[in-house]
Amino acid sequence: MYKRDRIRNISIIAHIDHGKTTLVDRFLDITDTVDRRNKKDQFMDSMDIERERGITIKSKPVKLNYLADDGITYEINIIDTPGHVDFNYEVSRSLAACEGAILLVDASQGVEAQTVGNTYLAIENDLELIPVLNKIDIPNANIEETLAEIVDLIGYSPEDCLQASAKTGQGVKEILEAVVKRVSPPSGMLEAPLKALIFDAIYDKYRGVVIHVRIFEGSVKAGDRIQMMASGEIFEVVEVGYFLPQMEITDSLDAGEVGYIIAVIKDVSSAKIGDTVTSANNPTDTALPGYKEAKPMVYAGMFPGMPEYYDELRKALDKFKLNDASLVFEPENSPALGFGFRVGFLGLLHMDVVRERLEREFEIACILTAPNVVYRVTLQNGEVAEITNPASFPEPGEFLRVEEPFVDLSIITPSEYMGNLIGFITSEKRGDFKAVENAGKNRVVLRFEAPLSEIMFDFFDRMKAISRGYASMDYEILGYRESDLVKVTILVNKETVDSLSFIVHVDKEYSVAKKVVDKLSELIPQHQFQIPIQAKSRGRIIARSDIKALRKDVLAKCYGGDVTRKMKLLEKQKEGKKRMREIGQVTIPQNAFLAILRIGEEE
Ligand SMILES: Nc1nc2c(ncn2[C@@H]2O[C@H](COP(=O)(O)OP(=O)(O)OP(=O)(O)O)[C@@H](O)[C@H]2O)c(=O)[nH]1
Repeated sequence: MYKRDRIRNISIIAHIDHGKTTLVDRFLDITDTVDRRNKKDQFMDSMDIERERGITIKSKPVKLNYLADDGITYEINIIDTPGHVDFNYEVSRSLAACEGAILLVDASQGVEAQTVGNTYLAIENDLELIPVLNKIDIPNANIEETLAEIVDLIGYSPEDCLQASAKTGQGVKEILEAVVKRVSPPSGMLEAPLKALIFDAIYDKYRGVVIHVRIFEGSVKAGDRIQMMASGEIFEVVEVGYFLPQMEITDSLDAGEVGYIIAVIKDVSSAKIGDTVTSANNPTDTALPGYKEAKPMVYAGMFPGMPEYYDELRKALDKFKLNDASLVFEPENSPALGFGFRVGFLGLLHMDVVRERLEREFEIACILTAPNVVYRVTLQNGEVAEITNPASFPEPGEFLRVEEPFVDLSIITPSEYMGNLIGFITSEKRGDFKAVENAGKNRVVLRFEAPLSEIMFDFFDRMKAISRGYASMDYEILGYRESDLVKVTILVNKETVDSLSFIVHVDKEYSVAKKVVDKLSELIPQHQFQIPIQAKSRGRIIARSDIKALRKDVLAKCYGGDVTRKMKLLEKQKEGKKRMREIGQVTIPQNAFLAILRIGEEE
């Protein structure tokens, strides 16, 4: 048997918490892949933040050597896919590196919207699907219903679905057997020029960028000169190897295999996900299909709490970018917040992760302004401008039309919540209801077209509340469409705070402006004087809320108390200051800058 015929490249499609990490751990046990002494609790989850939130954004691939029932040892490569819609492009590239995918569904939860989205991506990539019902050890697992949902989704018969418990190990070996039998080995000629797909790239402090590749044709070894087809950049290969899951050097990576290439690349932006690596001396004519430049979907301002931290913030963002090609930033000067950066993210989860890591790893506390989508404005002279900052949104009369990104939104929900969900999305979220389809017993898929901005902010929690936690969502970008949008500016104590301005649809101008000024008046602490908070749009004040004056000294509380307590309080205030901002005479705390994100909280 050729080496290539013993290879299987797969990924695991699963909704958050359906048990992907646990299943891979069982695979590692069965194949004795990880030395148990070195084994952490769960191998696949790597970053602290991910561990705390219980979500895996991305993990290293892993190569298993599995001795199958037919007596042959197979090389099974498992490529992880991020489980969040912010990273859909990366999911599609990881799937493109595989011939098969395990579709893992928690039998106590059923099929969720994200699973459906990723299953369609797998089908588009011609992957062989192996449906697996997980957590069958749970007493209230709905095996029959979940089976029916899977049958509805992919049209397989129930007999094709495996049943397992990643926790107890029941049925896990059968999954590996199915992978070997049902998934085809990779094709692709070893003698052809090198053609490898980059499905991930991470930055290593000591070794530079480590590219994760799937070799489609040809081979690559140390000493080869490789070329990135999108950028044209050329590098010399220093090392190639496999993920066991720790990196293990090898002589060459051949057609069909998954592994890594190290080539003294200083910046991940030289090794873009989805790009094709070829040989510089003997290049292939055609790149692998599907490469796209990852484009940030949301932008927010990031400002150091105090001007002296500006350089630190810039250095931290620079370092961050080494490992995250999808992060973009440029300097921004705000009249209210001073010097900072306008930062582009793939989505809100991406934004949260970046902010948290800046705080933890770089100990930088910064002020983050409310995120916004990218607007496309056609000016009077016909010029088209992309607006990433509400502060630079033109005044009415200065532009001909404005467009915003729209998405195809799908929601899976028990049918009893259908009416309320449709009502919420069409009346409050500017959504257009398009279709409803059955998804198993008593469950439906609802399809809408809606503006991205509406589903990005104040959407998920409302959807969950309306459906008592049962609905799940997924979306795909449709493109830009014209909308009637206006800019609302906020004045605090009669001064315009540019970083609080936001863009809103004219129909919601008054209601949102009112909610924002009310929210701000709760979030901004009382001062010694009264503070008016006003919202202004199209030249008029459209909403106002006042913060009453206060007369109290923080230290008064500590009068007579011991000195250390007083010191601690002062110390704490100093810390807090880093994330506060003096605007004129008013101190505005960090959370006020995100007020627009929270206007739905009390409903
Ligand atoms: N009872 C039971 N619990 C399971 C089973 N498989 C996983 N779990 C539990 O389900 C929870 C989520 O499992 P993970 O493996 O972390 O899920 P995941 O899909 O990797 O989650 P993300 O990393 O967020 O994508 C954990 O508490 C597991 O212990 C199973 O077969 N039976």
